[in-house]
Amino acid sequence: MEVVVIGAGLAGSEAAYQLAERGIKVKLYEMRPGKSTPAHHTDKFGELVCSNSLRSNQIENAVGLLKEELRMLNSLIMKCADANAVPAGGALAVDRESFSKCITDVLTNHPNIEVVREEIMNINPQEYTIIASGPLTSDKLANEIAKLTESEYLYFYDAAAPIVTYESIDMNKAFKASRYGKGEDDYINCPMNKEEYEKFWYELVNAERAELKSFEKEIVFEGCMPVEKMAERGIDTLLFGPLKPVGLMEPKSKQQPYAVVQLRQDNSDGTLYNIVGFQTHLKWGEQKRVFGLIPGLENAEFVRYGVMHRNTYINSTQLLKQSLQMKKFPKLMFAGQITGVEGYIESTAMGMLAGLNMAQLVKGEKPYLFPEETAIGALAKYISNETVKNFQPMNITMV
Ligand SMILES: Cc1cc2nc3c(=O)[nH]c(=O)nc-3n(C[C@H](O)[C@H](O)[C@H](O)COP(=O)(O)OP(=O)(O)OC[C@H]3O[C@@H](n4cnc5c(N)ncnc54)[C@H](O)[C@@H]3O)c2cc1C
Repeated sequence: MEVVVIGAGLAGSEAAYQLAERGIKVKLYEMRPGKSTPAHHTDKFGELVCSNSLRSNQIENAVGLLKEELRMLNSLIMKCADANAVPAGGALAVDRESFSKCITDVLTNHPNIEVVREEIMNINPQEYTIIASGPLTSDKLANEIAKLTESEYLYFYDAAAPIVTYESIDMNKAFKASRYGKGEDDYINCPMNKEEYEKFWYELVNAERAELKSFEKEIVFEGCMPVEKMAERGIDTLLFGPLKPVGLMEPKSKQQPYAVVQLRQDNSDGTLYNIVGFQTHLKWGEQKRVFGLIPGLENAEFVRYGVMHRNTYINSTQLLKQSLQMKKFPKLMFAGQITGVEGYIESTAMGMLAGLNMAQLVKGEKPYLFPEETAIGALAKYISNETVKNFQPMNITMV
């Protein structure tokens, strides 16, 4: 019996290794280097596309615990990470090149693994298959997944609004309140008069934007449309969107401002705030300049700028069982970020789970259900939690 694993990223590599170590033959398909993604640069397996940190290594928090559980489960990714660690305080950071080389060497030399450098475009749901093609799944495979999942359950974009430090916000100009006084005064509100708004709008629509990668030129979800693109629709559009002032009263004047930019707390300490609805394609320098026109944010310190990138993922709560099997096609599993988790270590954990459970399936045994008390079990439960109604296209990251 053979298992097809699509994608030799973090999840696919882990899944292939777990299967192979259990004596199961694996055909591991990786499209690089013949075809690459917009974020990968090498032909290596388990390439880290951005940071070289796998985040905290402390067992007291979720990502640290997840790492320790993965070690206990004989994770290849963790073995290569630990063997290639670089000093990073409480975090586990790696030398990205030797880390990926370690994964590539182990898998290409494994007697139970056949590596095929080819793009997969079609899936046979009757074959044992793990789809671990990641957030940058190739277009053709994404179309195939859309068919298998009845496309409404496939999401494409991820956007993040800029984050600024609380101490850099001028609270003499901004005020705390919630719209219509609902709940606590959870938001920081930056009020604008007509003149300030119009100047801001003009600078926003004329600001320099980052060059679009080809995949970013596709249709953008209404829900995560860049703020500058929304502004292009007309001078008043933002007043009915992220800058709507209704339900907010400026404490000094006791008047409703002409426009309001809201900031929402971004960390539990309350030291960081994100600008609500401000996902953007503007160049970073332009974000500082244009968003600095917002009263209260003139001297804002940006700890993260807004970004948008493609992120293909499925609606797991509707489609998957806790074992990561598709409900409709039980021989088909999804693993990695495509299941809706986000982050290197979360993706690896979903590769581990798929590998372990596929091995059980092939052997005709029951899949593992990790208890919710484990980090891996909690993640699996959350992903497949059918009680989560009205699934929002949002990724899950462990904190
Ligand atoms: C731009 C960007 C930056 C990120 N930065 C961070 C970060 O700093 N820290 C963090 O924790 N997480 C980060 N993430 C998230 C992180 O990339 C993912 O969590 C993780 O790499 C996903 O692992 P994966 O195995 O699911 O996918 P990947 O690691 O992307 O692996 C998928 C593999 O499938 C291959 N593939 C795709 N389509 C096909 C096909 N049709 N046929 C064959 N092979 C195919 C790809 O070439 C790739 O090798 C980032 C994501 C992106 C997109």
